[in-house]
Amino acid sequence: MTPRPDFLRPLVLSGPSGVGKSTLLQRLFAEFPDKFGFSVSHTTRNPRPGEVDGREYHFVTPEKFKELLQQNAFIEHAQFSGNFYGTSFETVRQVQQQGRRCILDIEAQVASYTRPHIISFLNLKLQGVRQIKKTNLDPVYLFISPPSMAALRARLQKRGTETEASVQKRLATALSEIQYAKEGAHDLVIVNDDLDRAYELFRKVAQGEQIAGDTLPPLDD
Ligand SMILES: Nc1ncnc2c1ncn2[C@@H]1O[C@H](COP(=O)(O)OP(=O)(O)OP(=O)(O)O)[C@@H](O)[C@H]1O
Repeated sequence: MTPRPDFLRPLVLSGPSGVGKSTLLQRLFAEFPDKFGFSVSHTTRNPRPGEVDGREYHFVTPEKFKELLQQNAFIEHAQFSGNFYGTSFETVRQVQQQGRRCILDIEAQVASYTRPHIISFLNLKLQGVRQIKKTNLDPVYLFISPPSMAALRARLQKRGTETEASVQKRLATALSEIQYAKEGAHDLVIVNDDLDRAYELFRKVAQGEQIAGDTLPPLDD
């Protein structure tokens, strides 16, 4: 079988909190409003005011979630704060049926639960990538790396959304993510040093173009 063009393969985007994933995605969606989409996750938590079933999440009962789990409907799933969250194969297919490339943002923090359509599990991002690897989804794995740990810390502090304890936690998680990336877990790495340069590479990858990619920085600063 000839491999599918990369544009038709889902794109799994991962990288430490604060590295600039949302910034890159926002630019991409602004430039190409119709070309990309996020899959809508399932959750057993209750909808918050203003949230619409099928838009922010598919809101399901724990029984329904378990049923879907037993049917192997999920690409990946996790439990957080007593609730289940999962990404189903079907929702990825729905994005593809619209002729859009599905982007899976394997992000891992509570704050991003407010971002619609983005999968987000505290400290579970490595598990997310590992779970996806066991499926037949055949995505392109892209890792966004900071130029250094010092730069990542500065970005998290400058963003002003985290307490010092939360920054520490994110930096510790970032270290294990970068270590995992150093094992060659991803197809491609983009170092988000200069935003314009990183975005140029990102938009190429998103559009299915082949690029050489960057080298991961050392971890010793
Ligand atoms: N190349 C860059 N140089 C300097 N600052 C940047 C760069 N890219 C993004 N930033 C800034 O870094 C901060 C973190 O970016 P962003 O929120 O996009 O990260 P994220 O990876 O989506 O984080 P999270 O996973 O926690 O949502 C933001 O304040 C953003 O403006």
